Amino acid sequence: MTDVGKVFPNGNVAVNNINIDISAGEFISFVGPSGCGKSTIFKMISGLIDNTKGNIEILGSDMNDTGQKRTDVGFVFQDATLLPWRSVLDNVMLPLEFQKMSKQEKKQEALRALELVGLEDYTKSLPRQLSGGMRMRVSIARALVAKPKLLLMDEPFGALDEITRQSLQTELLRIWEKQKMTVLFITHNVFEAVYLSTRIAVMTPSPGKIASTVDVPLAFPRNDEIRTTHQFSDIVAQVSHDLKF
Ligand SMILES: Nc1ncnc2c1ncn2[C@@H]1O[C@H](COP(=O)(O)OP(=O)(O)OP(=O)(O)O)[C@@H](O)[C@H]1O
Repeated sequence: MTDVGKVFPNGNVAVNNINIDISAGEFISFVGPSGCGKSTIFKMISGLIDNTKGNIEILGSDMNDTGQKRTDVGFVFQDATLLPWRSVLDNVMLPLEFQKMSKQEKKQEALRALELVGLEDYTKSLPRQLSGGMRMRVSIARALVAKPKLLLMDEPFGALDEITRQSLQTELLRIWEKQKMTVLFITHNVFEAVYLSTRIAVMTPSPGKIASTVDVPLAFPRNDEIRTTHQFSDIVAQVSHDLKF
């Protein structure tokens, strides 16, 4: 992203001068207060809205040129947004609906995605029969089913209790390492950002901009013990400091 800005039609300057280069395979979190433009950046990356300034190049092509629907980008939102009348398997098959594959192949791909999140035994369940954490896992499986190269996650664990949240963080890292995709992750939680990321973009508001990027040189695979190390707290302190400027 080079010098990217977004002014909404009502004159709101949501973000200005966003500059960040993201390499394939990175896990980058965007941290910042409400209203600093995190979701706006994701909407521009996904092509849902246009940027009014600068250039966004993603997966080797310029967003301003293409304007096409990007099947190689997956999304996960804070709400699992599952269809309540569809089984877990049918929900996960949804993104494959218009792909040229046999029903059997679609089913196999959905099963593979459900195995990744440990829900292969719940294919016939309805969303209401699952816990909040399991519903989020289904939502992640649905985002992974089309094997996206880029996964955009907008506060996916915000509504979960701390224990579920931490175990899903570890699961997500395992999937990320296995699938070798690029993940962009929005969170308000500095601890979550440090645990998950290879790099953190710290954002400040009015207008939204990236105040700093902080490298997270903690080794992978990461486990819960890492959360209590000095190195971990030092990075949390650095990000918390940068958030105040
Ligand atoms: N459709 C819109 N029209 C006008 N202004 C908008 C629109 N969408 C967002 N904004 C403004 O752009 C700014 C950034 O909003 P955005 O939703 O990207 O922030 P955010 O960092 O994702 O916030 P949160 O953490 O609360 O989700 C805010 O000032 C918001 O009011």
